[in-house]
Amino acid sequence: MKILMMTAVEAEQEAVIGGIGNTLNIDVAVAGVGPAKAAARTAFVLGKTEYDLVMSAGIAGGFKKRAGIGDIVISERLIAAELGADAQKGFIPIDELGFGSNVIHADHQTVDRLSARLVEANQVVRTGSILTLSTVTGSEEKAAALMQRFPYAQAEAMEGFGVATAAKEKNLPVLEIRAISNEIGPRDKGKWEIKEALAQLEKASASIAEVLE
Ligand SMILES: O=C(O)c1cccc(C(=O)CC[C@H]2O[C@@H](n3cnc4c(=O)[nH]cnc43)[C@H](O)[C@@H]2O)c1
Repeated sequence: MKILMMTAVEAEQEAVIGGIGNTLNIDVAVAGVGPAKAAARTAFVLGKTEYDLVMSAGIAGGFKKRAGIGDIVISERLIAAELGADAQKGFIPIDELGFGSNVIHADHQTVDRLSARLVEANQVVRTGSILTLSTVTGSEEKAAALMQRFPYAQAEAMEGFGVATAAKEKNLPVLEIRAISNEIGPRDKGKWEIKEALAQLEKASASIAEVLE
């Protein structure tokens, strides 16, 4: 099985490569930050090499009381939280507008196998939805609104739905895996535990190599 793992930045790529080691069947590429870069870069890589599974990997914000710093979140659903229309009655997702879907389902077998392995390796694992946004949430109000709209969302990041959109163009199964670096809410980058999140991402990547090799 040949796997493509897409990260947003080099520090995430290094963590993933540090975990997987010399694994010939896993390529790790940097996409850049945000869903547009992620989709474009993933499509470019998929145009050059054949893969069987595509993953979006990196750090993420965790929703309060759903995913804490250092936890690993594995997507059951990758959701474009901002794709739709704002209206007086509230947000209308693109599904209801009739222009496609803002949800891409992850490969469930891989989600189950991977989360079982991470639990065995003593990592705290949450499964559920991972939201993709172009803007990092920066207030209690916006965090609460997202939690209400998405009761099964554990985390938010900025690339998953973009990576998944490119993979789906080729009918490839997808998955998103994130290590939580910060709580979603009022912006305070000084509180982001990036080192801890990258260490957990590296540890999780070792399990990815074991499960998917
Ligand atoms: O400054 C560093 O050393 C550093 C090392 C690794 C990664 C970063 C990033 O800033 C990565 C940005 C990346 O992280 C995701 N992310 C993390 N927390 C959130 C959040 O609360 N809301 C949305 N996205 C988040 C996101 O996918 C970014 O691409 C810095």
